Amino acid sequence: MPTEKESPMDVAVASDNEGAEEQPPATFKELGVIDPLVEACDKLKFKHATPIQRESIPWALQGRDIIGLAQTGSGKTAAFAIPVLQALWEKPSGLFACVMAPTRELAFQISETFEALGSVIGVRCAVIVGGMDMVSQAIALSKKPHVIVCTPGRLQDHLENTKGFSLRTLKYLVMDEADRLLDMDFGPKIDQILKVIPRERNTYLFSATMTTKVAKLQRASLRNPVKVEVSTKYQTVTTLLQYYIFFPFKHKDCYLVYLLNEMAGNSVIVFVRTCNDAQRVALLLRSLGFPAIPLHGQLSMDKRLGALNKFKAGTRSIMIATDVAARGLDIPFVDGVINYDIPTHSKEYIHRVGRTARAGRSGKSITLVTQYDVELLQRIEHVLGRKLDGYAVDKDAVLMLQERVSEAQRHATISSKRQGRGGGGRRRAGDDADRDDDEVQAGMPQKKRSKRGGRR
Ligand SMILES: Nc1ncnc2c1ncn2[C@@H]1O[C@H](COP(=O)(O)OP(=O)(O)OP(=O)(O)O)[C@@H](O)[C@H]1O
Repeated sequence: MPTEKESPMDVAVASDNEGAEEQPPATFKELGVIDPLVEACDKLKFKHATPIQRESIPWALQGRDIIGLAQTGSGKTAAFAIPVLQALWEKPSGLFACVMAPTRELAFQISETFEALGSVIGVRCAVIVGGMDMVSQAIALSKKPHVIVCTPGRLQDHLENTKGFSLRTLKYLVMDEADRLLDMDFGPKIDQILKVIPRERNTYLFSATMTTKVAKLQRASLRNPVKVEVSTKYQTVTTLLQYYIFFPFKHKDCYLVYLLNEMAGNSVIVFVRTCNDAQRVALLLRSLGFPAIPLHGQLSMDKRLGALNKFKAGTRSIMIATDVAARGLDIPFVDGVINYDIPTHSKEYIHRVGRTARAGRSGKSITLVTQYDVELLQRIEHVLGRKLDGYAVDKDAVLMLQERVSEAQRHATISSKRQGRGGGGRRRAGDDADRDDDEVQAGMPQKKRSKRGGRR
């Protein structure tokens, strides 16, 4: 919560993060949710509201703007979807709500939640994201959806180029992963979009990590907002076990293979820093017989969705992803997260490890730390407010993998080069860059990386 000094904005605090978790469970009906939506919650097996839902829904139903902060996997999507749908039910009108998300995959997922909760009231949703056909999106927009779920770049594109499309009737604006949307990359686009949205509207900002920078919050033009916090700024869930392993950089691939052998049969997301790393590590693992699939921003949208679906369906149990998959994705059965490359922003650590241990389930995260990453680990521990535990490793067993892994590295390098020549590494075009964390997270200057002796 911003101190008064930090925040000249009028932000009321609705809950203290310690008490909120301990209160007795509430039903959706008790929170003032209308019967058709209570029924929809029942169908989804939501018996009680989660703490963020319990704390924020009553305020939202009173018509207040909300800044909602709660851990990953704690039900924030329904916390903003339910009040929007209730308002739509009570006073239906044309294009009613716009939900923005930083990645395309997340936009699809949010739309699915709106449809699942809102089918009983006949909600119509359209997903407007980059990397997909503009014309079919324009047709979807012409069919007058109630809710559009979008990434900012593509929304702006339609505002400028799609005849007859405007946000003039909008009553609700939601920013999911709001701190990310309000940051430097997206900020200017958001500013442009906000210029053409009525000021008479409700605005909800939700995330597991929230900026306290007033200038950024002001970007969202909130009116008399209530800040609902059920976690501190950088809190992870208690069902998540977090470890690190420290070893020399040259053994990185061996450690990854060792861990994946240990976790055989589990669903694991391995986070890497760049698109190239995702390709290379996936190839390396595939040549060692692991069912690995890459997900990153240089794949076509079809391939991105295809990779995600294969992982969700369990036909590939290991997903090698850049930070394009760090935020919001809700895949309930993910058993573990491995940070092959330690995240350069501590905030992103919180989101990455939050892909496991969701909705009360347990999960494990392991962060690989080499001699070059110690400072980043310390920063993460500082924001978490605690030290991570060391993960017990049989070092001899790791080193025994050396020969096979070296062979697989050679295969991966050759295949990578072939794919490169075949045009596999498609370049992003204009609006395709809705989420460019691959580059943002690449953070480390090229020069520094080559000093490290080059890993390929
Ligand atoms: N009241 C509820 N009871 C049981 N399960 C719920 C409830 N509300 C939401 N869930 C489930 O919890 C899971 C996580 O929800 P959601 O994806 O909204 O989390 P989140 O807080 O937005 O996480 P992140 O910060 O990672 O985006 C989903 O599978 C959702 O269906």
